[in-house]
Amino acid sequence: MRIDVLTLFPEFIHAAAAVGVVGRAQQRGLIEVAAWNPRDFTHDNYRRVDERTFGGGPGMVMSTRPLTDCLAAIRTAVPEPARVIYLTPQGARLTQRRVRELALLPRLALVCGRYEGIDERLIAREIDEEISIGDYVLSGGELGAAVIIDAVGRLQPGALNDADSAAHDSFEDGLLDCPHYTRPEVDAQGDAVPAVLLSGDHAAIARWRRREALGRTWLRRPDLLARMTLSRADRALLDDFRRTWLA
Ligand SMILES: Nc1nonc1C(=O)N[C@H]1C[C@@H]1c1ccc(S(N)(=O)=O)cc1
Repeated sequence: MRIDVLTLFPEFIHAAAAVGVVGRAQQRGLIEVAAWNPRDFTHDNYRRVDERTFGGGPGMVMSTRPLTDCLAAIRTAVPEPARVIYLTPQGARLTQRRVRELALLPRLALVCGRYEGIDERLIAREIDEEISIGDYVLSGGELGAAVIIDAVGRLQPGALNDADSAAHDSFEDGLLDCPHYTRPEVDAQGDAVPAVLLSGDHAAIARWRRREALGRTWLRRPDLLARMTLSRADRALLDDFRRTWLA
């Protein structure tokens, strides 16, 4: 997969994509991340990339000409057509379901807004999809781009050493993940790891993990649970969790 990012801060994108799982995925050739600065597509002496917004009032908008020229260069950089995504608070909230869909595409182009964003006509003409990473306003879309690069990059085949760990991430099956534990078995405060995890009984461990994932989702994100149709076995596990929790 190739991801091109239009940003006034390429160094941020390169740094975010150079570490961890995504950095390793780049080294393995599983993903290629390229950053493009619209400032390199300006023609005035001041290399202006922002303009006043029509109608007066505070706030600037990113200059359209450098964005248009930068996007044209991105599109023609490689033959593969790209899905062009604009990071904005006005976009659809990013979900793991959408991340899984995006991870299957051959190429993405992420447009990072700054200031108050970009001209609406540019959105209509050039943007395929608007995505928000949350209901808050950032100083730039670069953090959103980094989120998409990481979430999509880690799902590339071969990116995770233990592919299974992606399969049981939170949201992968609509649920939050179960709790995780590591050494020591009993910590300095005397708190012990749940005995079932030390039992070697893989069926019991799987049941415990599913029960905890269902219960944790019920407690923390009932909205996710409301969207699900639970199997008879899941309903029994959740009822058991609820009985214990409410006892
Ligand atoms: N949340 C977010 N998820 O992704 N990007 C997010 C974000 O805050 N980007 C902001 C810098 C840019 C921006 C873009 C558009 C608008 S506007 N006027 O359209 O509301 C306001 C601010």
